[in-house]
This record gives sequence, C-alpha cells and structure tokens, in this order.
Amino acid sequence: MSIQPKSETGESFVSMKHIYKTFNPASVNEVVLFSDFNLEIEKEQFVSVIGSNGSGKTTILNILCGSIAIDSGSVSVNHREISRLKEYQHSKFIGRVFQDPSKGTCPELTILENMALADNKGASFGLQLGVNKKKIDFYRSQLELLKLGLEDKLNLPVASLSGGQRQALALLISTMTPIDLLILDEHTAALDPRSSENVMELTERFVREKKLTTLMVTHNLKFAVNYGDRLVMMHHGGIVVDAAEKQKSALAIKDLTDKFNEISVEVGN
Ligand SMILES: Nc1ncnc2c1ncn2[C@@H]1O[C@H](COP(=O)(O)OP(=O)(O)OP(=O)(O)O)[C@@H](O)[C@H]1O
Repeated sequence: MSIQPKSETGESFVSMKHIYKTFNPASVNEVVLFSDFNLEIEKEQFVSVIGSNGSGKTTILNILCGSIAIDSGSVSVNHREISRLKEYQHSKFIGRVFQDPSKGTCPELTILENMALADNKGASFGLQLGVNKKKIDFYRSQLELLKLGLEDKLNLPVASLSGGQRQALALLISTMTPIDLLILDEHTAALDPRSSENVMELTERFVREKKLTTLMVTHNLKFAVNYGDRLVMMHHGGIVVDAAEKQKSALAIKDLTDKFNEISVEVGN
C-alpha cells in the first residue's frame, strides 16, 4: 500500500502540533500530561498506538474528537484546524468505535433504525419505510460486507446481538458515510478472543477497502504488530517508539514485551 505524500504545504493529513495539556492545573490533582506533544499521520495510514497506563493514549483520541480541549497547540484533520470546533462538529468527519459495544449503537433500536440514524448523522431519521426501499437495499448491501448474516435481521433490536456483532455493526456504521479519520478506541478489548480476531480482520478489510486514515489504540500487542502500517508506543505523554514500514515489519512481539517490561503494558486483552 502506498502512503499519500504530504500536501503542498508540507502538513500531514492529521496533525497534532506542539500540544500542551494539563488536567486540574494548580491543584493537588494536577496532571501535566502533554508538554510539546507532536503526532503526524499521513492520508490512508493505519497507525496503532500502544503504551503504559495513563500515558495519554485516550486523551489523544479525546482531543481529536473535541471532547477534551487543549491548553495550546494546533490540531488539524484534512488540513483544517479543528481544535476550536464544538465536539458535535467533529462527528461529521471523524468516526469512532469505542471499547464498550453498547456505545456505538442504540441497543433499543433495530439494526435498520441504527443505520438510518447514522446515515443522517444523528438527525431525526424520519425513514419512510414504505417508500424508501432504495435506502433499505443500500443498508442491506452494507450489512452483507460484514458476512454475519445481519442483512436478514434488519428489524432485530441491536440489544439482541452479541458483543462481536455489535462491534462489527458499530464499525460499519461509523464508516458508512465518508469520514476523514477513523478512531478505534480499544474496540476489541471487551470481546472474547475469537470475536476480537474477527472484528480485527474486519477492521483491516474496511480500512484497506475504504482507504481510511486510521488511529487505533489497543492494549493487544499482537494486533499492534500484525495490523497497521505504523506502530507508536507511548509513555508519560510522549512517544518512545515510532516504527513504520520495514522497521515495523521487523518488530516482533518479544521486542515490544521487552521494551514494555519497564512500562508495564498488558499483553493481549
Ligand atoms: N478528564 C480528565 N480529568 C483529569 N485527568 C485526566 C482526564 N483525562 C485523563 N486524565 C489523566 O491524564 C492521564 C492520561 O490519561 P489517558 O486516559 O489518556 O491514558 P491512557 O494512556 O489512555 O491510559 P489507559 O491505558 O489506562 O487507558 C492520566 O493520568 C489521567 O488520569
């Protein structure tokens, strides 16, 4: 796979520059997390992020999604500064799949209703079922991509699906409309080993077929090594390993466990 070059301005597709972030400043609970943190991601690159507990992985995702404000620095996606946008505005161009399978979908709604909601980016779905056969056919064809037989269960409430099926549906829903960035927030961590393998394989297929720029946080070293084009390891708000292409292909889980012994990262789920 070829990674798209930087734009004419030399800026990467996703860019976090000179980020400073302190939680609870000037209090006993003060946490100085980022002091001049930088991360650049090229278009269509699939980056896995691993790291010690509290190293700042989730905060990076929250900053990109607008749920945490930075103290200073700049954040751009698709060459547009986004750090001052409201959180809801981010969902128009960023898809996020969470660890908790109940977060990406509305359990009490059917598969069809969930897809219609996502298709309208959360606006009242007002789907006129009788006249909107074209849309339903489209949703069915999208569900076929999952190879889980859900295309024949459109009217089933999402609550009755397994965790793995829900995560697959959440992945589909978050990438059904065009997005600039896909964020995977430990999205296999709550699944059994077999389901997490299946969701990971589906993730890889979607990322490649839909040419998605992707940032995945995981505690699963095997997934970080086996999937993606680049592996970033974090510790104490900084990047301690950044391996891409040949360097990443040469990485073995043992190299990472050795490196991780000192920063105690769980291996596997
Ligand atoms: N909203 C918040 N308020 C106060 N402190 C926060 C907040 N969010 C994160 N932190 C602190 O920032 C640090 C980094 O947290 P973060 O959740 O980003 O780490 P992480 O690398 O995702 O950790 P883990 O692997 O344990 O999920 C932690 O010390 C955490 O307590």
